[in-house]
Amino acid sequence: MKILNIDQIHALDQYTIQHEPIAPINLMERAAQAFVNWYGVRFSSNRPVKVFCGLGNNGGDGMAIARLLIQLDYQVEVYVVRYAPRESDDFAHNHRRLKLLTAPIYIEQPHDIPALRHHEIVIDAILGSGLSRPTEGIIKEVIQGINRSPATVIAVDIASGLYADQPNQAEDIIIEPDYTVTFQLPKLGLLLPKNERFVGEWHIVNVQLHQRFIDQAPTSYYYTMPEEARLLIRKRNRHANKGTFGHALLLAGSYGKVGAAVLAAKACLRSGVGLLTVQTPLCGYSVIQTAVPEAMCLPDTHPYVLTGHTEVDNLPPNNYAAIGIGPGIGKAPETLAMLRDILTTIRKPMVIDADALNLLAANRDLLGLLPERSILTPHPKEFERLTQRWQNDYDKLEILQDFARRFRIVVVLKGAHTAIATPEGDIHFNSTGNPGLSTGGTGDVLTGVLTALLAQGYDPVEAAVLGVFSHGLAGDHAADARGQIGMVASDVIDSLRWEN
Ligand SMILES: NC(=O)C1=CN([C@@H]2O[C@H](COP(=O)(O)OP(=O)(O)OC[C@H]3O[C@@H](n4cnc5c(N)ncnc54)[C@H](O)[C@@H]3O)[C@@H](O)[C@H]2O)[C@@H](O)CC1
Ligand SMILES: Nc1ncnc2c1ncn2[C@@H]1O[C@H](COP(=O)(O)OP(=O)(O)O)[C@@H](O)[C@H]1O
Ligand SMILES: [K+]
Repeated sequence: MKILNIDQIHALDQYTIQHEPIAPINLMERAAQAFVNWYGVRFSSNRPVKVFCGLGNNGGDGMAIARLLIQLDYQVEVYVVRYAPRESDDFAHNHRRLKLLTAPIYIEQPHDIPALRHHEIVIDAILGSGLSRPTEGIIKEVIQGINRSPATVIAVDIASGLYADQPNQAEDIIIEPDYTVTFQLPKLGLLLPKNERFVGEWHIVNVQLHQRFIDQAPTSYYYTMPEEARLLIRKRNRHANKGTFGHALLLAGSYGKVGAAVLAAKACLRSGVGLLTVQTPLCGYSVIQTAVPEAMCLPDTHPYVLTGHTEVDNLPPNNYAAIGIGPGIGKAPETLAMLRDILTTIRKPMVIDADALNLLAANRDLLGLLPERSILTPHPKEFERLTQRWQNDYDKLEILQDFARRFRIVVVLKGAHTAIATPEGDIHFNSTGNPGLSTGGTGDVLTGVLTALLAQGYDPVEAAVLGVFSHGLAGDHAADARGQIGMVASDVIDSLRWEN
């Protein structure tokens, strides 16, 4: 699904109005109805509702939502934050309609702000995507009052005071909602880690804005929806054999970190690879052979770290369908030499993770050797080592795009909404996963998953989008079974499923 910027979203509204065609006031009604449908299945009518409206179209939505809720017998009080003399036409229209049902209360001074109680619901319709400057004056006072209250807060479209597609300043006063119900398309601002407090749990509701405009709108940002990810999964032919699904090589483990190799190997096998060889230091040999009997093991001559040397007959590295390197390998000089060797030899996309990334960061000349369209999977700290410090999340996205473009690679920047940057400069945000994944070894699992997909011949961008989605989904299933606190990386492997 595309993520559009605010200018495009306003143009999309206008396009829908002209080409559906639909009167603006009816489009607002549709948005309000979509919000109320979402609300109705979650909150019972015995929880009093206080709707806070601004004077623009977000406030207009609030007025229409209040009217629809009153008609459904919810107990609703409506507050209008009178911060300016001007009102939008559609606000004014809905204001008139609402006054036929109830008398709104006007907030002009701080003492007009009502007390809010625990069981009440606040609907924040003060400012939406039209935000053009930091909140101040009475708006700021109202937002602070709402944020201090114990009530449940739901933001309409976006929290008042939060920019949808540009950075806020640290001192900005912004609604801190429990939920955001956004219209039609995700906004970039909803996905960024520093905005977490200003987003809460967020949901998209469909208001049927014009699909033709969305299809044609240029963007670099995408959000992976389940149906899009599922479409990428390839069906197996009836006469397939294990050769069809590729032979992968995982280079993983070092003394004390062979578990990382085990996790990556198991995840690789659970993601459909045809054959798997794990190259690990000698100390890992029996571990791999015992813990992952489905994999072959290529013991390195070195007892503790990977050097790339082995006394066992093996395939030349270029003959593997895909190579994944990094989990638990450490940063020994011999391992660096091996990495340099591999990068000079291999000419097909690889998966590069963990200490392999730290070795790249400390030896930047290696970046130029990366096979085109390789997948790098840094967490934010590893990414910072590879690049530079960023000022804010928007700056980080730019650095990410530049880095992926410059080295013609796919960069999977891991986190709550993992951002996958392509060599073409696009970014795909993931929609699955939960904080239960913040536990040792889940990154190793991802490396195994991605290596398996490359070995099966998936294009690296598709492999990254699908692999990250499925890994997050497995994390969600693991959390359902074990809870976010109790789940571990092995549960994620056990929960991997590939169904389209
Ligand atoms: N345009 C449409 O057809 C639709 C719009 N919708 C709603 O309309 C919203 C956008 O409406 P608007 O463009 O009217 O924008 P807002 O309702 O966000 O803001 C309106 C006004 O507030 C002013 N303003 C901006 N920042 C301010 C600040 N910090 N302090 C005081 N005033 C400030 C703006 O200059 C503008 O006049 C969306 O978020 C959504 O809720 C929905 O009804 C769906 C359809
Ligand atoms: N709060 C979160 N929400 C969703 N996914 C998360 C969250 N925290 C971590 N993850 C995911 O868990 C994985 C952690 O990887 P990483 O930091 O490399 O861990 P490790 O090195 O311990 O294996 C990544 O895929 C990341 O996206
Ligand atoms: K709002």
